[in-house]
Amino acid sequence: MCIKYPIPEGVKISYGTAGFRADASIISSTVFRVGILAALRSLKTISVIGIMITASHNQISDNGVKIADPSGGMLTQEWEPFADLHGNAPDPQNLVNLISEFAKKENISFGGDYSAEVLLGRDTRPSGESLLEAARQGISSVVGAVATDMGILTTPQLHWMVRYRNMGKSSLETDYFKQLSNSFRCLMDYIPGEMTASEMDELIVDGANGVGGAKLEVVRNSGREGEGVLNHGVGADFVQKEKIVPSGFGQADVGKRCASLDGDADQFVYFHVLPGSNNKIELVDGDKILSLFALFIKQQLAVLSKEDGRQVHLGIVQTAYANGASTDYLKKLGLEVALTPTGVKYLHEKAYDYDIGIYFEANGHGTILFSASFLSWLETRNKELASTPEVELINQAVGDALSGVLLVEVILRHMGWSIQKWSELYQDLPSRQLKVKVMDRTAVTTANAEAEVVKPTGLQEAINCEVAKYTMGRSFVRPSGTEDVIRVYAEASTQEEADNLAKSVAQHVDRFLGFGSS
Ligand SMILES: CC(=O)N[C@H]1[C@@H](OP(=O)(O)O)O[C@H](CO)[C@@H](O)[C@@H]1O
Ligand SMILES: [Mg+2]
Repeated sequence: MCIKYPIPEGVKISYGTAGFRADASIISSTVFRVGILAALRSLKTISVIGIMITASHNQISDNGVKIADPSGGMLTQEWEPFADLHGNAPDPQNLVNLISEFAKKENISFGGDYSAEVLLGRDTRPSGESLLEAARQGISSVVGAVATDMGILTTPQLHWMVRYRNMGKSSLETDYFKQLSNSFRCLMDYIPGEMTASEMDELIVDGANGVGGAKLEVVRNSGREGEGVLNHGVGADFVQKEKIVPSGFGQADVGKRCASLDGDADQFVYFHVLPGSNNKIELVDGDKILSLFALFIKQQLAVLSKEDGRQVHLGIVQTAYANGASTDYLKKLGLEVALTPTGVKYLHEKAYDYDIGIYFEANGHGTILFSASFLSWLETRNKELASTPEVELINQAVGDALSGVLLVEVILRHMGWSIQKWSELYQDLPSRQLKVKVMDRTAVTTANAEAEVVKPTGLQEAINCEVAKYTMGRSFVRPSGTEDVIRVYAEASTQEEADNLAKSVAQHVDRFLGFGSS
């Protein structure tokens, strides 16, 4: 095996919240190694595997790489420790030894009847093309392995293609769009009442100057010539964290229904612009998208179970970043709410526990999963009633901004709701997020779905003392899995209180772990 792309001196990267991510200039050796790893995964599972080259909502100079497993979901967590070891092997000999030991342990044989196959996708980052080449070289260094370049794609499209290929279905990009648009049209047609074009108020989409923008025809911040920089003052993560209009939006849009995608279109939020000169928006975040989906599905299930009597287990999955008001709202609806650590890989896994699992992070990553037994029951039932065309609007592989926006549009139309009415489902508690640079973020460990600090000793007590000073106060800290920072979250009954709480907790983090702490 020929090992190209040596690891740069002193670089250590880990398979974090969503794969490896770092400045694009230091990541090619990692991407090459992920190519090898994906080919091994393909041999192990005798299935097609995916590699996506993206750094999502991060700045344009970053890039990253993640693996899609045969189901279209994230790489199994069981392989993450190996991904870490393999990604950081100091020299070629060490890497070859690691691979052969791992292959032996996992019973992977080379040169057998099945040849590994890996689908490759990348977002619009300028570093994407050369990194894709690094991945391709990594794949080709495994005997017989085949790499297929699927081109510039959104992250969910690549995951969807892997899933559909492994189901033996046609999985070209045109198939993806056909499925989405046919399902959307079909669901819209179910809604009683006619609407003329002028009655249909328009949706305005912010494409974050990324790949989502490139896939839509009518979009602002499309990333085309002269439209601005990827994720710079635009996109879902910016809108959710800053709560101000993205670039290209302003007072002319007051009150209109707007949606922001992120740089690789696996995350989305809605908003409407408030009147006034300060560019403030009313944010409709992932928690409210989740609440809309949950409410709609609960209503549909009530109709079904009245007719049929089948009890369907509906579960909601959130993280500690979920606004407290959303969790209260969902619980008051009588829904079961589970919390997991940050990262779609954890939420997605938990959502499998239910007949219907709806999961969302507050920043807009999420989807709805339907269990096989629920779908087959539904199919039998539909056949009894009337033949219904196959409707698959929701991407089952991973959260998908394009399919998510279409589902929101269907439900709002079904409910007859404006974005304002949707936004009033409940009132968000004011919150604030801060980042603190520390010497070693791995010094922080957490428990209880990241809501409590275990180490360093004493930090949780300090946070508790701050929280106790506020009504409705809540705060937690955790190491980011995508940036070299500790994240601080706080909420309280007023914005000023949430800001103060976050600030004082950030000061404790700095005192315990910052550069002046030793
Ligand atoms: C607070 C926050 O927004 N965290 C994000 C961010 O993870 P961190 O581990 O917090 O850096 O990136 C992840 C991947 O895109 C996303 O899943 C997650 O929600
Ligand atoms: Mg993303």
